[in-house]
Amino acid sequence: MAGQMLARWLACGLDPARVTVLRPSGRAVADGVRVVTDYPASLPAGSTVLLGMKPYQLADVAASLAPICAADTRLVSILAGTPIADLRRHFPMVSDIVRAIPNLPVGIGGGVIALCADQATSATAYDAVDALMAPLGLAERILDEGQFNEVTALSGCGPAFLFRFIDAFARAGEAIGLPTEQAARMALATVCGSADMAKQAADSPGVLADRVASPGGMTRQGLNVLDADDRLLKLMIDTLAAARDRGEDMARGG
Ligand SMILES: NC(=O)C1=CN([C@@H]2O[C@H](COP(=O)(O)OP(=O)(O)OC[C@H]3O[C@@H](n4cnc5c(N)ncnc54)[C@H](OP(=O)(O)O)[C@@H]3O)[C@@H](O)[C@H]2O)C=CC1
Ligand SMILES: O=C(O)[C@@H]1CCC=N1
Repeated sequence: MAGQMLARWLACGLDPARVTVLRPSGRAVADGVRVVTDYPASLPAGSTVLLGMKPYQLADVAASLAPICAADTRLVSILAGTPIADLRRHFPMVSDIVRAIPNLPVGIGGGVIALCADQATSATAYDAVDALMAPLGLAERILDEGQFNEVTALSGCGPAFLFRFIDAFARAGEAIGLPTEQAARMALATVCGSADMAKQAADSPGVLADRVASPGGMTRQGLNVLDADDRLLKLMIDTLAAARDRGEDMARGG
């Protein structure tokens, strides 16, 4: 995930010489970006540190990273299900901490990034992190950190749910008789065109759906299947609730 963010920042003009990536594999990241496998003795003044490892690694990483952080270090965490209070416990010397949940399309500038900061973080630092996210897509400040697992379920996990939908849509086309490759191509193009149209339209997607349906026609018959007993809606609620609940387990150390 962090690699996608970095790829977009570099594509938008970030000087690679200003970036250091610490990753255990030491694998190269991009031309001009320094990759290290161990912590430096100190961080440059005013460094922004992006935490991009797995949430369960927080304590291990903090044990090595916290001692080299200073009061002017800015911390951005993309760790799902990891509250700001936990970050503060592991990094007591850092005052500016922003919790962020990006999603994978940030790599092409079409992402969504949910942001949250507590009262200890300065408005200047929060604004700077918000500005840093601008080239990645839509940055949304979440006022109540208690909703962070909900936004993670929606936008952080969302690309997976939509990719699954596109795949199922294509396979359904195949199941009713279309050639596999053609169904995949047409399903993807239909999703892209519909998303673009929804983005530009004055009407909501719910209204647009009804507009496709000619009275007594084919679309209505299909919508009746999706709408029966709120089938699709219930499926989406169950999907987001399961993802949210996992975030809550992770926040409890699960
Ligand atoms: N995937 C997604 O769509 C999203 C993920 N996130 C969050 O992003 C984080 C990473 O997830 P994801 O990118 O999917 O996972 P990956 O496994 O792809 O990436 C994990 C990264 O952490 C690095 N790493 C492993 N151990 C350490 C360590 N001890 N110190 C420093 N770096 C380490 C790995 O380096 P190496 O490659 O060298 O092993 C790797 O680059 C998670 O906290 C997740 O919650 C948040 C929003 C969306
Ligand atoms: O699956 C996960 O836990 C992370 C959070 C959002 C997307 N991937």
